[in-house]
Amino acid sequence: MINITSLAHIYEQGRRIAFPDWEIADMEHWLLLGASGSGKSTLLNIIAGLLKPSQGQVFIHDTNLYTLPARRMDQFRGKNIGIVFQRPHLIQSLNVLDNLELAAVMAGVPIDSEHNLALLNDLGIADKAQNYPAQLSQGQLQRVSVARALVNKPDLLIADEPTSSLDDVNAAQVTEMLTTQARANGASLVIATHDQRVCKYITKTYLL
Ligand SMILES: Nc1ncnc2c1ncn2[C@@H]1O[C@H](COP(=O)(O)OP(=O)(O)OP(=O)(O)O)[C@@H](O)[C@H]1O
Repeated sequence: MINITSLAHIYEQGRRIAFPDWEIADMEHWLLLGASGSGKSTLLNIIAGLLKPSQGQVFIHDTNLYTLPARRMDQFRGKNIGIVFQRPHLIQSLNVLDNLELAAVMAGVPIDSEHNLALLNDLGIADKAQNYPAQLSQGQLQRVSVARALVNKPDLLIADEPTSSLDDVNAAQVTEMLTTQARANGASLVIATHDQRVCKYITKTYLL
């Protein structure tokens, strides 16, 4: 269960963005919708433990996120939250499998090669395990991002505009993979998007 209460953020330049309270139950799937500039990325970053809000609280299960010291926060995020960004930020000098293993190392959890290979297999890119990012297409790279977000079996999977750089076929496949993998891994899912192609897959919406 994820809870945000009385949350607001003020960037240095001044505009205050207030966020309605939100309760995300275990395994629920949500769309985060809102006009450009309404604060979707800001909210995702706050929920992901990447941006301390000016006001309010974020609870992930019993953990009040912003009471954690920085080091514990990094470990907590690595273990509990999987993040898929608009563009895949993979390490170019590491192959696909090593990119996945790095996510475990960074979170301080044991590497589970069998799980990682199973993820690549589920996402249809097992044959790319030894390839480097530069050798993959955009759609394949985004699947690697989904796999990397799931490496540590997170309770919460967050995706920020995951389909915006993809064509229709890849956008549909990546959205299906996010929902299917969230379900298979028992994770809650939040997708921020403008993309109408994503909206038909998820009914619960949080509007900014
Ligand atoms: N680092 C920053 N410093 C100052 N203002 C910022 C910063 N990041 C975002 N903002 C401002 O905060 C507001 C919300 O931005 P945010 O990126 O969260 O919106 P968004 O809904 O994700 O937009 P989009 O759909 O266009 O990506 C905008 O007015 C933006 O200009």
